[in-house]
Amino acid sequence: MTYLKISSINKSFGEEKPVLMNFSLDIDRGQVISLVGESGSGKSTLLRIIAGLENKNSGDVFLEGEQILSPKEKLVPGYDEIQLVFQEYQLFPNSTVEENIGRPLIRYDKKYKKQRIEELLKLLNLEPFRNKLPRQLSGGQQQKVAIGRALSLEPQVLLLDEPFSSLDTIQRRELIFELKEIFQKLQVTVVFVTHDLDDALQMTDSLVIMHQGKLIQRGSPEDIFEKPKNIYAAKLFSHLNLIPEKPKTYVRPSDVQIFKTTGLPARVIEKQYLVHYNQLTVSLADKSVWKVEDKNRVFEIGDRVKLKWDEKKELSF
Ligand SMILES: Nc1ncnc2c1ncn2[C@@H]1O[C@H](COP(=O)(O)OP(=O)(O)OP(=O)(O)O)[C@@H](O)[C@H]1O
Repeated sequence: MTYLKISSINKSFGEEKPVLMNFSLDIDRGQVISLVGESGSGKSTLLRIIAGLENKNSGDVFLEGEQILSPKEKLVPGYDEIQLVFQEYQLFPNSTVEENIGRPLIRYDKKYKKQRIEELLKLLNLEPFRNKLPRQLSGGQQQKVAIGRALSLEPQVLLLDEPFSSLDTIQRRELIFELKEIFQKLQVTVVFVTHDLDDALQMTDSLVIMHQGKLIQRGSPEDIFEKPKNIYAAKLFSHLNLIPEKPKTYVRPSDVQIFKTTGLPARVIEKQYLVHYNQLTVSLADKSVWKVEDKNRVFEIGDRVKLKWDEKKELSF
C-alpha cells in the first residue's frame, strides 16, 4: 500500500482557470521529496489539500489507506498527523521559544508536554534560546521554532511551504543541512515545496517538477537534467541555447565547448565573472544570442570564437 497517495486532484477557485489538474503523486514512508514549481503553479494549494485544510473539486488523498477529509467533510479541519509549516513563521510574538514549541500540546499531560519540548529543543539545537522571544532570534532560528512546533504533535507527514524564502543564502544552506539530519533521525515523511531548484537539490535528490497545476516530471536531478520532459523542466536547471536551423532543439551552456578554429562562428559581446567560470554572451551569424561557459577565463569581449557540442547533448521538445 502506498504510504501517502495523492490521486487525481482537480481544484479551481470559482470560475478561475484550474489551479490543480489531475495531480497524482505517491510518496513512500520516510521519504523527503522536493516539489519545485514557479510562483502560482499551485504548490501551496496542493499542500493545503494534502493537509485536509482546503476543499477540492475531485480526487483523493490517502495516508496509509485512510482517506484525508476536506474541511467540508470534517468538523475541525486538518490532522495532527499532517503538519504544515509556512514561509512566515507565524510564531506567537509574546511567547518564548519553549512556549511556542509547546503550544499545540496544550491539552496534553503536563509531564509529557515538558518531556516533548525538551526533546525538540535538543533536536533542533534550540536549548540556549528556550527563554527568548521570536524577535530576539535570527530568521533561521525562528523557522526552526516553527518546525519544532509542527513536530511537537509527532506528525507522520511534514509539509514545508517555501520555509526558507525569508532567509539569506548562508542561513538557508545551514538550516537545510541541519534539517536533513533531523528528518532522517525522525523518519518523518517530508514534502518540501520551493521555487528554488538549488534549495531543492540541497535538501534531497528526489524531485517533483510542477508547472501550471500539473505534475511535469518526477525523478532524480540527473534524470531530469539529462532527459527533461518539457522545456519548463529543462530551463529550471540552466539557460537553453536554441540551435540555428534545428527547430525546438537546444543545447545547454555547460555542454558547449569554445574553440578558436572550427565550429559554429560567434562573437563575444558580454563577459560575466561567475564563481566557477566566466559566462560569455555570444552573438551568432543569424544575430541570435547564446550563453556559453569559459571555464579557463581566456576570452574577452570582441573575440571571435567557434562553438561545438556533442549532438547527444541536444534537447528537442
Ligand atoms: N483562496 C483562494 N482564492 C482564489 N484563488 C486562489 C486562492 N488560493 C490560491 N489561489 C490562486 O491559485 C493559484 C495557485 O496559487 P498557489 O498559492 O497554490 O500557488 P503557489 O505555487 O504556491 O504559488 P506561491 O509560491 O506564489 O505561493 C494562484 O493563481 C492563486 O491566485
